[in-house]
Amino acid sequence: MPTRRELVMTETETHPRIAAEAAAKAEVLVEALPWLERFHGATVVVKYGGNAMVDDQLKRAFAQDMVFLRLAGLRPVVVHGGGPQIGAMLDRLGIHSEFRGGLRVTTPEAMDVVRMVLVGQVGRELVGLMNAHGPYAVGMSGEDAQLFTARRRPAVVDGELVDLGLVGDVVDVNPEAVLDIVRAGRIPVVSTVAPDANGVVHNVNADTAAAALAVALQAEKLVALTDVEGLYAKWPDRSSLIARIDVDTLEELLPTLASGMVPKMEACLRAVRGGVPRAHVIDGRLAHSVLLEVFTTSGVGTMVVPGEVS
Ligand SMILES: Nc1ncnc2c1ncn2[C@@H]1O[C@H](COP(=O)(O)OP(=O)(O)O)[C@@H](O)[C@H]1O
Ligand SMILES: CC(=O)N[C@@H](CCC(=O)OP(=O)(O)O)C(=O)O
Repeated sequence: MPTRRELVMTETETHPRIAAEAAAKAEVLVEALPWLERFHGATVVVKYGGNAMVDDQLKRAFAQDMVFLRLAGLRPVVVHGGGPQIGAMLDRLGIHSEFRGGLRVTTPEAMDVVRMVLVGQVGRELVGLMNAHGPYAVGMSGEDAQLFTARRRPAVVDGELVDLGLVGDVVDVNPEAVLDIVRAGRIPVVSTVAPDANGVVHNVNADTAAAALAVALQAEKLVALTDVEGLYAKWPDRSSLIARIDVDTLEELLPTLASGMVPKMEACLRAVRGGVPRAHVIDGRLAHSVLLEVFTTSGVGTMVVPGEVS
């Protein structure tokens, strides 16, 4: 810690190390200025998932980031995942589940568990972490105020259609309830279970739901957290990380992707094709990666853009 005397020193007297540290801190703050200006009032949909959802320190850092965005004048909207937590509860209950094409095959019995875990456990915990900072977060699910309407969807695996049971895609979004919460200065936290047109509740992949919501809200950005640095052109070759990619190139790459990256990159494609100017996949293992993405010039992870990348 600098002493009081050091703090009141004139520039010529200041110890070079202290001056350099102060300059570096000031640089970080000043680097954020154009982004604060650009994103003032902008809606940013953040898909919370991966490691950031299972490590206590990273969970708290994520909650801080959302409150930071809100206090910096942005409008964060959180859509959360919960694959690992659903898997753990299904195991505890002895209910078998498997993934096809990155999506969980969901029986009616598994659907009860998905709903219980996402709405009653993961969503509640995240709301609590944010509200440790003040009365910001309000939880809701796709069932509330007709937020999402789902339609059962199969997966395409090796060119074949596979029935996934009660798995849905979002075919309609009524964002009014989310907008009410945002206009009240609060942060919506959305769990992705959604009824179909007959009221039958479906399991919706959280990346998919986040993209649909980002389009409906005409968000400035979709930011999806995951467990890797971003999208790799030749997974698992770590030297092939993609910093920027346009939607046409991404579409060509999609068939080569595996596991959870499939719905995630499909979601980025859907968001940008739907008018969201930027979609990002960032490393949720890195504390405060959302702040680094939004408020630094270089950003982090992979950015999906509409046009060709020069
Ligand atoms: N091309 C790729 N680039 C990056 N990760 C990939 C790629 N192909 C497959 N993956 C895998 O996808 C995983 C991310 O999906 P997943 O873990 O399901 O996402 P979530 O963050 O939603 O839990 C990565 O951890 C990695 O193992
Ligand atoms: C259909 C489908 O796969 N639904 C997901 C919903 C949760 C989710 O998307 O969680 P992550 O973002 O943590 O993967 C599931 O059951 O795991």
